[in-house]
Amino acid sequence: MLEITTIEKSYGKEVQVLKNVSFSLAPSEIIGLIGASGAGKSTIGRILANLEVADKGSILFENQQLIKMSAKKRRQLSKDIQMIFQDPYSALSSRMTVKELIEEALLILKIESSKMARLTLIKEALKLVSLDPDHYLGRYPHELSGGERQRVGVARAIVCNPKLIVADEPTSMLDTSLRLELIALLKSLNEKKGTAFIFITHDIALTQNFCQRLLVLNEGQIVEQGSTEDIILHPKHDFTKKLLSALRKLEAREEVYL
Ligand SMILES: Nc1ncnc2c1ncn2[C@@H]1O[C@H](COP(=O)(O)OP(=O)(O)OP(=O)(O)O)[C@@H](O)[C@H]1O
Repeated sequence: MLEITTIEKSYGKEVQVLKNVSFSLAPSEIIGLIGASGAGKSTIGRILANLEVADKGSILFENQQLIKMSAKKRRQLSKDIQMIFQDPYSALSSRMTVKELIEEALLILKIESSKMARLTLIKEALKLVSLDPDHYLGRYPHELSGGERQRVGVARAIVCNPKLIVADEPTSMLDTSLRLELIALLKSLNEKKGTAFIFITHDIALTQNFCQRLLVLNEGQIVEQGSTEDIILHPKHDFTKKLLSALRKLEAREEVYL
């Protein structure tokens, strides 16, 4: 489905954020992207979601070259690659209702011209994330809990029926039970609709639960990739060993606070 070859990305002349990043993703596959803060994980996600442009390299999505594609054609493809963000509080405009927020995605991507047909899609998306449309369509984000907001963010992403979702630490601001709920929801999307996922996370347990393969990013380069089990149980690269040990310490500390 996706074949990324030696992409590079710099901000300004001095900051090279991605150096030679290559990886691929099969249809319906779920991969995890882990790495230290600032390693360039979100930048990869943002490039795939058409929020940034890579400077060099090749991104083949279903055999279409995304780099150097015309802006119009690239926008049309955006419905196939959607992103879910970390912060359910800032990701949704406070002045729009749940219906308007989800409808906006359909309008931007010109997915359905009939108002009634759009409403049907919006209701279906809300049902898929277990929010009753009758209760939630007219609500504003400040009238929702963090978990409900994150579900609306997911509904907004899935209403376009994407083939790939880049989930950028979508659980990091949720408490443990909401985390598990969101993961169950994303898993069911993968099973029911075959949606592929790139999961950016610091959560090892979550990668073990959810991701088939892991990519380890350090300073803009993938230093190791393989099956989740292999990487977690038998990391080869020194950086992966250090990262996993740091993440485990972090998780242990979080458990103490819970
Ligand atoms: N628009 C921008 N302009 C300049 N530098 C940027 C911009 N966006 C990101 N960066 C820099 O690029 C680097 C990679 O950022 P990115 O958000 O991809 O990291 P990350 O691995 O997702 O980090 P985190 O885990 O903290 O979210 C960082 O050093 C960041 O400061």
